[in-house]
Amino acid sequence: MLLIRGGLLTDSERQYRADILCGGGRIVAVGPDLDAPLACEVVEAGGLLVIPGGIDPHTHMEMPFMGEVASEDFESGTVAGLAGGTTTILDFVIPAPGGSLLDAYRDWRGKAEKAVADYGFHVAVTHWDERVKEEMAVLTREHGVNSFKHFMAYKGALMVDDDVLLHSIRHALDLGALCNVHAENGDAVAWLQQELLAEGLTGPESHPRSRPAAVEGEAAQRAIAIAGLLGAPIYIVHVSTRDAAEAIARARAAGQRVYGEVLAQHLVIDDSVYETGDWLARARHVMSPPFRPRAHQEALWAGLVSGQLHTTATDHCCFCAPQKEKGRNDFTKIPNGTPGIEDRMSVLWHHGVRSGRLTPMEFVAVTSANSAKIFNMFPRKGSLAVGADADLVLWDGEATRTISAAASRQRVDYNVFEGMTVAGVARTVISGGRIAVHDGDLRARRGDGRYVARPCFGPDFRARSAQVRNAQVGSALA
Ligand SMILES: NC(=O)NCCC(=O)O
Ligand SMILES: [Zn+2]
Ligand SMILES: [Zn+2]
Repeated sequence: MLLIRGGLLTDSERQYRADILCGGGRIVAVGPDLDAPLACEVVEAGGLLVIPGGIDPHTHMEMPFMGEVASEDFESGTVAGLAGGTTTILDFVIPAPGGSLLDAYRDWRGKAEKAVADYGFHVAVTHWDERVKEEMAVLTREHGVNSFKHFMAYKGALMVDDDVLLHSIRHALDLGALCNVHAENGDAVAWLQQELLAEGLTGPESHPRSRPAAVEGEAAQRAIAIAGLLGAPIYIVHVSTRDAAEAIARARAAGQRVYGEVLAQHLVIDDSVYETGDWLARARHVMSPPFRPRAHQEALWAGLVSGQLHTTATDHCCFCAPQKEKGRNDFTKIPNGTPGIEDRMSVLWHHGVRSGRLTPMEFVAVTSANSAKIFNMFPRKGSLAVGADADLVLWDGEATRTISAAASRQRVDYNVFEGMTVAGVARTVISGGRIAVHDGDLRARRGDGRYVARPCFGPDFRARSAQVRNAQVGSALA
């Protein structure tokens, strides 16, 4: 057993002083002055915050993408996450073109066995046929998958058209599963890419020009319109523009269940990275959607503060210099992606809480609790309640560190936050009731992570069932 004594417990609702007792991987008691049972390990929190372990709902460990495989694997990636206070990730299963969702899911389960922290999966739908339909049902019924991903970009690879979106979102609704979309108009991107290349504009600075804000705004609105037509909730990953954030806010104001995710990188890095440094420095920032002019960042922060955007993630997708070099003569061949998992919590604390934008409770909401709720893991994850998984972070909001690739555990040769000094350090990280990291010392082991099965028909779907029932009763009475 493990007793955390003298912490300032901080969840998404409140802050209070209490002790937490963990046993069997769960929180078993919360209260003032708890007694330590015999042979119980005691951790003195010394007034530090005790928060639920972070949840990164968007990662790509060892993802095959654009002819490369992302350099971070499930072991190194979850170690890096733990070091920064993230105790659960949701990664993306990507089926082979035209291939089986179930085969891909089994493949990802195998790769993730070496994870050091907990993980679950969204499964991508990249085409539509009867087998996909049946396998979505099997994944939800038998394998604890309650979310499916759709790429509206990456034409000729992962992209789906509106027909696939309609079929998949409709079917997912029946299954009680939430659909995610990468919202960028892939046809427009491909067309703009060809225009730029034809003009001889082959460098990484052409990447953001091929994916202007309107390309994201259009796709977000289209995905929202399709989901609205079907009466389905929808989750938009990596919202990077005011255009998409406003589309989400408009739909929510009209009563639609739309959720928006923001990346730590997009919140604090702007598009000047494509104009400075050498080719490699610029290529290292090639990700989709790209970094944006600063005005968009303020819209993203405003979305988090107002509650119109809900989660923070990293889209952690690492490619080292030789991999980025594949696009030396053609920016469309630079593998897309940036790292971030180790630094998300600190970046959110520093630029969110320390800057006065977010309260500590809102910090917990956007770094863990909201993801847990949206993806139906709450209160097992994202909470400090008795019965919750004992995934906890002793968070030192005053301590500072300067981010650098050299001092990172991420398996990649750069860090997009390089040189940034941030307040907010994960002092002790507890995963499944055991100390996983203490003052930088890794104690968790390969394989300690567990698969998190997530049931379907979370709160969004229960609300909808009630609505449908009420409508039926209403029409019967009319
Ligand atoms: N985001 C990115 O550039 N790479 C990973 C794939 C995706 O999420 O779009
Ligand atoms: Zn994406
Ligand atoms: Zn992604």
